Amino acid sequence: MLRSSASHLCVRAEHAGSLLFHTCAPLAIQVLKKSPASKDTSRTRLTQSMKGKPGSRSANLEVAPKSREPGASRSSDFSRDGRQGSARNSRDTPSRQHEPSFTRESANKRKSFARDTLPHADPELLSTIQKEERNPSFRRRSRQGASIDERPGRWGNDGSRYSDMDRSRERGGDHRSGRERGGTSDSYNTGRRDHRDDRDVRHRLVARASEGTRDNVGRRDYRNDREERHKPVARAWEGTRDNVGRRNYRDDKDEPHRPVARTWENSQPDELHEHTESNGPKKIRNHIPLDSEFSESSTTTIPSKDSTHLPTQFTSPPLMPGILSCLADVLGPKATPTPIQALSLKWLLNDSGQVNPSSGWKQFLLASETGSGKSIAYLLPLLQNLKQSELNATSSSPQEAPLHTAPQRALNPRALILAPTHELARQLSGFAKALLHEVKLRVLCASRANTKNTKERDATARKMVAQFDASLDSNNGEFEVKERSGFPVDIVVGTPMKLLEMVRGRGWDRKEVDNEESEEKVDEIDEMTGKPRRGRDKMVGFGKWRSKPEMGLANVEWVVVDESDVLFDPDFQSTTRQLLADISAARGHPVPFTPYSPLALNAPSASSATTSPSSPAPIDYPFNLILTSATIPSALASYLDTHHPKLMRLASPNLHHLPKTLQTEYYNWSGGNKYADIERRIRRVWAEDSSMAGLHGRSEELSKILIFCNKSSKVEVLGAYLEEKGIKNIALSSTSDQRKRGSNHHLDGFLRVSVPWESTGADGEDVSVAEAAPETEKIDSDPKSTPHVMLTTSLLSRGLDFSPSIRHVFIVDEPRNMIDFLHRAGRAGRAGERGKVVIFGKMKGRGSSSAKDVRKRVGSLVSQ
Ligand SMILES: Nc1ncnc2c1ncn2[C@@H]1O[C@H](COP(=O)(O)OP(=O)(O)OP(=O)(O)O)[C@@H](O)[C@H]1O
Repeated sequence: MLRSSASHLCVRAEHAGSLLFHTCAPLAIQVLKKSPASKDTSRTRLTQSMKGKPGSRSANLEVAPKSREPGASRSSDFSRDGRQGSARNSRDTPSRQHEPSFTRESANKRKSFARDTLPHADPELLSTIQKEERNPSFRRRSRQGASIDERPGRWGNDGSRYSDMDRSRERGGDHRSGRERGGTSDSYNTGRRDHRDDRDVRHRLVARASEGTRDNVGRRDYRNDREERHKPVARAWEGTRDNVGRRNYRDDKDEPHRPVARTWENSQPDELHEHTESNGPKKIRNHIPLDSEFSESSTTTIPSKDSTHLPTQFTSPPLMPGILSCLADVLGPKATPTPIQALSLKWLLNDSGQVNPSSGWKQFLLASETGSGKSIAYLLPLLQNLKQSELNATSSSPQEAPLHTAPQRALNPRALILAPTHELARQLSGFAKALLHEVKLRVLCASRANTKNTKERDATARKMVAQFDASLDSNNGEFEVKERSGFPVDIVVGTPMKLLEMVRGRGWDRKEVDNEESEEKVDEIDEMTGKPRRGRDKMVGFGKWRSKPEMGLANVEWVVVDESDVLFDPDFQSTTRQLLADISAARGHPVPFTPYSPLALNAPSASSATTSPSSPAPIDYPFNLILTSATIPSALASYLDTHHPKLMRLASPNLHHLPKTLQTEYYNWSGGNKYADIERRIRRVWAEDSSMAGLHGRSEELSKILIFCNKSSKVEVLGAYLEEKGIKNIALSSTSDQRKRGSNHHLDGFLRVSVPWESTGADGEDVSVAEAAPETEKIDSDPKSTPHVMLTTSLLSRGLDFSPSIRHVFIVDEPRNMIDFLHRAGRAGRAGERGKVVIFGKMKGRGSSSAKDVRKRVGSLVSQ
């Protein structure tokens, strides 16, 4: 028993720091030998007893491992032996540990200390970790852990997390952190490896980290398990009802070789792998040369002679006064069009804009760098055209002009805006409303109305949602739209799946819809509606839609596909194209719809397509189609070449570059705890803010920071670590509960708030934006009480217009590709605001080649 206790003790202590252990091990064995009651002696007690002696070697070693005594290198020897080593030690006579030869032998190995003391370098130790991971008691405790403090994974937070500190906390002992005990946070972590980021062990360690989280309780985390990756996982990208049943490929780094897993992130997945006869596909990191990620042809579509006469004001060509005044409210009276807006005004607003001769409808792609105003670029011509045609229809035959040609449906919008996430859909509908409050067009966000800070503006949408909800109470479930006096909706914004549900009826894609009636009885009650929730509708905040279709498409004349590289990527393409095909059919011009085939990725270019008899025919949709994107991956370019050869591509000169106001910085990992490095960099940002404020005599305003990780599990663990260090943050991943509320409240304080550029004060004086900003924007800037940091995955990297107070974006995991990087980095430095993207990596020494490669690629994206 004594031996096994000693052995157990040794292994535990190894994880907390081999140095500490090494010093403690002999002592532990002696103590164990002396005291029969030491069976339950924990490492905590041991270390406490060691620490009790002022100046004892263990105390020194714990805070500064690298300054240890020569003899201490025995721990590395032990470390290499791992668990067996501990057994051997306990078998060996304790006196052996004091033999001079042993000390000499260890001293000879001191040179390799740094490497040897890294647990990952020791296969035996890894097997110990594995065994412990399989230990049911470990797993049970891990699952029970609601907070990071209670999570027993020793790798939970900083590579030494479940150290004596945590154990002593449980036992009511001294639970102060290393820093509080007199050391510094840095020294506390120095020399310890961050195991979560260790490639060799990450698939186990990350899986372990996620065990303690909500959605993995009792389940194996297949996402992180290479051996199990073939198993289907019903996980949504957005974690919302739209995509339930699909795999979350975006957060899954280990799966790019699967054909179905190909996404916009890996536009040319075949190039990512080389096949070896013996081993099958082998992943090659960063194999794609930068220029092959983007389409070269995308920037050369505007004849140079045409680009010289672009409008420099929003008034030429003229916009309606109502739209113009709203635009001035939003952007300020002196705003001038950005390059992409100028192109859009010229080609889309103007009636003489390029029209497809065969169909009579326009097809455009608007492509420009992040934060360059693409939303306004397509909204202006769209809104102007809708209003104009409404006025024309009313003036030509006021009595007969029907608002709906398909009155059997509750909604018959004239324009649809598709977005990949609900968050973006909500923000876009907010944008549209801000431009419309004078011209009185009606916008409905299919992901429920915005309620955040825009109460007056979305009153119409809220009323409509209330009507929808009320309609659920009625016997027939019909949503009543009284002709002319109801709420005719002009624009509906939503994700393609959500819109398809509205068109075809909820559950159109699922068999369970037949059983809904019987399920209803046993299901729980929705707090908001007081009605039973079922299936996907169990998610709070998403309400339930009728199973009957509620939206007609016959009136649709405009379709905008925002973030089109996502919505036409292999994952989403089927849904998007299905919706477009439904619109075409509803308008009496059906177009062929072929579900996505992986071969489409390698579709031939337009020139070869025309010669191949089997190539798919170009698609002429019977409505105006506008696609937008900040990046044109080769897959999208190829898709457009094949299906939309006549589509006109409008691209800004800075496309595929970082915004000019965005600086780049490379942060070299210190070699210690990576989370501590991130914390240090955050604090440096705020220190700089404070000193700048002091310099300019301003009140201190700390900037907000957006941190992108590659995996949801890391978002959660890092968020908990920062929280523990006193940095309040919001950790948001695809599965976060906050996302299920049906509003953008979870992004409060981080998204840009649309307030009028100037508003009039009580005494008639003009009030600046800052003064007019709502209270939420001005709340105290203490990062301990107000979240100043948001952690997320690529989920929030698309299209969202973050607040200018976000001046820093941290990329803490190596970007998967430059497309992903551009979108992530582009959440700062928007609309001419200054910003900085900090890229973390190992920039020096062994293993730095991939970070250097990233640096080179990022360098080529920097605007000249
Ligand atoms: N002409 C302009 N002058 C000043 N600000 C503008 C102008 N046009 C747009 N903006 C502002 O720029 C910000 C970014 O706009 P928007 O979200 O449309 O960019 P984007 O190009 O769609 O970005 P992303 O590619 O990330 O989706 C918004 O806050 C918008 O109000």
